[in-house]
Amino acid sequence: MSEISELRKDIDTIDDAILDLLSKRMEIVNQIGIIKRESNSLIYHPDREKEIIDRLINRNKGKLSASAIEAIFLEVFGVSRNLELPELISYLGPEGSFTHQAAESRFGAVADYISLPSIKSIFDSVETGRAKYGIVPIENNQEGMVKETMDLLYERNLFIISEIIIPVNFCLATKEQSLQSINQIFSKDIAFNQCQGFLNDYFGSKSNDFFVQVDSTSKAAKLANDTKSTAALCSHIAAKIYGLPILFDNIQDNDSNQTRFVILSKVENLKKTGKDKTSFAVKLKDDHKPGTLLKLLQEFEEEKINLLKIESRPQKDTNEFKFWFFIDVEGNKLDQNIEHLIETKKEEITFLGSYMNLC
Ligand SMILES: C=C(O[C@@H]1C=C(C(=O)O)C=C[C@H]1O)C(=O)O
Repeated sequence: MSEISELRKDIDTIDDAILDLLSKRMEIVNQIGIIKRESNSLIYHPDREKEIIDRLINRNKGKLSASAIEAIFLEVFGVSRNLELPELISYLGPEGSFTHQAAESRFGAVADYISLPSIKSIFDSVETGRAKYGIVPIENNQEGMVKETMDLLYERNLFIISEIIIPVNFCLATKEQSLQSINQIFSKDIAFNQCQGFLNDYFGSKSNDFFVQVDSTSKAAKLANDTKSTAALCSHIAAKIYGLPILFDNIQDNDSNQTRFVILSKVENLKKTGKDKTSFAVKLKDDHKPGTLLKLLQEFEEEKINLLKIESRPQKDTNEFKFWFFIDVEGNKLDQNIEHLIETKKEEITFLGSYMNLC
């Protein structure tokens, strides 16, 4: 028998052991699922999943990288959750969008997903119970906060239970073998803007009709797949979905471009992790008096609550020019000082969620 066949026999034995252990794991997951269903409690526990991944990465002495461990176990968790109770996850589409990439990076490839066309439709799907969780973008570190998400968090009754941060990386994907055979590039306006340097270097001499604007980078990938002699500036996941080979990767001008997404749920999911963040919507009561905001912020100081973010948004339910504030602070609602602040200021402060701070 050749050396490879010998080695493959070893792999088969290991795979058998992995499968047996995974089956044992699923037996236990199944028992946890029964308890959760009986007590009507949440299936998804991002804090617990993060704890397992961190522990395994610390324990690891072998050849697997931290990201490989994370990817493998996120799929295991996805399968586990499906066994406990299949739950639908809605994300801002279309398929292949960065929100889809964020969703898969957290819930794995096996989860049940539904792609919806607007941020509002994601809020609707979770509110009506059609989806258990919804994933929407909330902030880009170059462009700032996503206003529609902030406004809907203020208007609706949903909680943020977790955040996901992913780098915004674009690639040039095409079925063509060389740049010379590309006659058109499809993409979305922001992708064209964020890859200016690359486009100038490689396609600086092309006329405007060489660059074709479409609604989304995944539509661009689909078009590039369907049309000869074209390419798409798109996300990795869009290229993957449409089976388009990546000719150039990471072609965005700014490598620190990251987008933050939040997972929305109808019920809050409180668990202290030691590195938490709490989001509030604040509508000041005595906003006609000077110093009202200052007084509120002094309360934060007195409670020793560290402010991470404050952004104002217009109050849309009035014809006056009034504002409410989106505030992130360090800590968890289970912390005494935050709980106390929410309780004493309940007429002004709406709790939007406590979750692990990944920023
Ligand atoms: C099994 C559980 O349910 C889910 C699946 C997990 C897993 O596969 O380890 C971990 C956390 C939960 O998202 C659990 O809560 O422990």
